[in-house]
Amino acid sequence: MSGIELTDVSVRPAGNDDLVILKPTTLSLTEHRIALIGPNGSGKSTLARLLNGLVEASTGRVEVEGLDVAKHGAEVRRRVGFVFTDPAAQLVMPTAAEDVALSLRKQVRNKKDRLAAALEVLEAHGLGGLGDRSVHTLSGGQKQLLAMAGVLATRPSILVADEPTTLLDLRNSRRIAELLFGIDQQLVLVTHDLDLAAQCDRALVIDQARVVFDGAAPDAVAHYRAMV
Ligand SMILES: Nc1ncnc2c1ncn2[C@@H]1O[C@H](COP(=O)(O)OP(=O)(O)OP(=O)(O)O)[C@@H](O)[C@H]1O
Repeated sequence: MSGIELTDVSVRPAGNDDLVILKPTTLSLTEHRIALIGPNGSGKSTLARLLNGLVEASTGRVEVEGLDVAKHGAEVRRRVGFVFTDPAAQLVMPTAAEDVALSLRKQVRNKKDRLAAALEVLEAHGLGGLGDRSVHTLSGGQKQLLAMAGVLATRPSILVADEPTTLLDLRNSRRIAELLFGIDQQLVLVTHDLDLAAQCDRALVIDQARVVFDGAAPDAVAHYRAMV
């Protein structure tokens, strides 16, 4: 079973019953590329984070490829790669090659083979020659490419990217966008870049903790522009 199903999912922060971060939402997400757009604080990240269990549903059910996220969290996280706005959130090893190697630890057991595979991944993403570089010395664009390379190396079937281009200049934004739109995996993209959102197969506008528009991406972008 492919795709993502949300059934009556709502999110309230623990210990605060008065606050609703996501109102009851039912969605079937099967398109190749889906954008989540909307104002700051509307609930986009919350919705994105539900998809790999980073945020737990307070009510309802989230299913990824037929697996209930609440019951099969580890398996869902293997299938759903997550890219954060700030790559520093996921680059944890001292060097670029070691960081990708860490991502590959389950696929390639032998340490030497793993490092060789990591170098190949770097090469494939235009980061060849940077394997020994301390991740702190990489540019913002290189860090985001590295973070994405590490996630994609684990061969997830779905990629969720939460504002992956927000911190980047035009050239690096384009580079990341090309990578995102070149992958075979299902993509759920949270973005404030409306040109990028408009290229998706479907877009959801989130406002005040609920989906206020769901449809063709250009129509969703037009709806959002008319809101502000
Ligand atoms: N654990 C939490 N406890 C309390 N409030 C929270 C919690 N997590 C999120 N919120 C609030 O819920 C709202 C939605 O947050 P969320 O990060 O999903 O918004 P967003 O649409 O991704 O915003 P942005 O575009 O600014 O990243 C915000 O008002 C946020 O402050």
